[in-house]
Amino acid sequence: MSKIVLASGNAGKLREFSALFDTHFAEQNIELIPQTQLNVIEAEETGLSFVENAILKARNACAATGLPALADDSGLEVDALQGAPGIYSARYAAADDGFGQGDSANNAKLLAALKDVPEAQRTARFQCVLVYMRHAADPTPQVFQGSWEGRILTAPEGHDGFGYDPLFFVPGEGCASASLSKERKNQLSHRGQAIQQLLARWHV
Ligand SMILES: O=c1nc[nH]c2c1ncn2[C@H]1C[C@H](O)[C@@H](COP(=O)(O)OP(=O)(O)OP(=O)(O)O)O1
Ligand SMILES: [Mg+2]
Repeated sequence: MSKIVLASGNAGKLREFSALFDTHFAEQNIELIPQTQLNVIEAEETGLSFVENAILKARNACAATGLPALADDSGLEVDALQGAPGIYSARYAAADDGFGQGDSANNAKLLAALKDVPEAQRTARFQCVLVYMRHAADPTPQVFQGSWEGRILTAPEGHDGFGYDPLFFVPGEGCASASLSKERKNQLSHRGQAIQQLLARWHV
């Protein structure tokens, strides 16, 4: 059994990864272990792009465990906010702006920022960059990307998913991404696209 560490502390991402990886990896005798189970201390996300941050996270997990690592850096780009919160999506709301921290604070801050923006101008997309590194000094990280177009709702909807899913309206489905099953979300989403590319092309 070979082991790969998943360099993420986000339980919502883990659920989506497991849904696509478990069968595929079982066939290849690969086990994907969340970094939290291996007591990896989270990397500081000091990069200025998704790919830089994904490399920092993967490298950090490789260095801490001696295992190959897979990292996901993702976020929401809102056109009316010139691409914000972007790479800062997880840290959008903060204690000092009165919203607090975490997913519901981020959602509240986003709704407030878009308060006067009409529906046609509420276009947005999720971005996901996945990076696979064989070891901490791997000079050729493998990179896979996906993006998913939608619109920001004016109130939260749905109870599945994580992060900004309750505010992300998926036009083709007529509902928020928080109303999709994880299987359906994986068929469409930025992360699902990147994972499917990885499964088709990567070399361990
Ligand atoms: O499918 C998604 N549905 C809803 N929201 C999402 C999604 N994908 C990313 N997002 C949001 C969540 C978080 O605000 C940010 C990711 O930040 P990001 O740093 O990559 O992840 P994280 O800090 O939660 O966990 P970790 O860095 O340990 O992987 O974008
Ligand atoms: Mg993060």
